[in-house]
Amino acid sequence: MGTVVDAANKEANGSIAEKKPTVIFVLGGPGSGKGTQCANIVKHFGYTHLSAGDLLRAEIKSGSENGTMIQNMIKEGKIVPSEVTIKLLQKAIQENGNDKFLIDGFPRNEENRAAFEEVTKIEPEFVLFFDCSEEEMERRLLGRNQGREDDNIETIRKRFNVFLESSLPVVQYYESKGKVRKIDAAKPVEEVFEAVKAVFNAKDEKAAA
Ligand SMILES: Nc1ncnc2c1ncn2[C@@H]1O[C@H](COP(=O)(O)OP(=O)(O)O)[C@@H](O)[C@H]1O
Ligand SMILES: Nc1ccn([C@@H]2O[C@H](COP(=O)(O)OP(=O)(O)O)[C@@H](O)[C@H]2O)c(=O)n1
Ligand SMILES: [Mg+2]
Repeated sequence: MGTVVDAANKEANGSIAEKKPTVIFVLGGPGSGKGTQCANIVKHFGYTHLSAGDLLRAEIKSGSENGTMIQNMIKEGKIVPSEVTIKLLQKAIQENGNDKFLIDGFPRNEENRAAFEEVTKIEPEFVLFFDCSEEEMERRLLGRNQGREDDNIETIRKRFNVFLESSLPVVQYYESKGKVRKIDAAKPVEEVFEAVKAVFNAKDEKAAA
């Protein structure tokens, strides 16, 4: 409080704004294990997990005026306009006391990415990317059993196409900036988490150095 550095920070963030939170984007195809691994990271490393898909599904349930539009887009495997998703993410970040977040399943296209950067001015510390074959992801989604309206073979195929056409280019964008930490996600859950832990431990060692 009250140091020159604090004052400079406040100035840079716009008057009374707090220091920006640390954000890690968690990306990967549908069924690659993003949600599963985020739960592990929360337990071990103290992050708050924000799943864009979960926030959108909660918005449908809440009876919001956008609910029907969101529901239709999810059923078709389409990406909801950034404005809607970013508002939900911003609200979740603001309502939470934590200063470090895993943002799971976002940004899913170039529009998501550019709009988030423009609105929040937050750059991800890195992007955790779960790499998995379509065959394995399909098997997992068909066995997920969470009663999701989009876990049927017809919608799954559409989601795979959207992933290849719209989401992978976002991963490539961050790759060109040296920010992608790629994980082989086809292995059993525990083995995938070993690789995830190595990424987070390396980050902490770097910070302590
Ligand atoms: N490494 C893994 N091996 C086998 N099944 C997995 C693995 N990781 C997750 N699963 C299962 O696959 C399904 C999709 O995982 P989930 O974490 O919801 O993926 P995503 O959020 O990327 O869609 C879930 O039923 C989950 O239990
Ligand atoms: N950034 C995002 C994330 C999800 N979604 C929608 O929500 C659906 C489910 O996303 P999800 O992240 O919960 O799905 P999984 O990858 O976890 O299987 C997507 O197929 C999109 O229709 C979106 O529109 N925009
Ligand atoms: Mg998920």
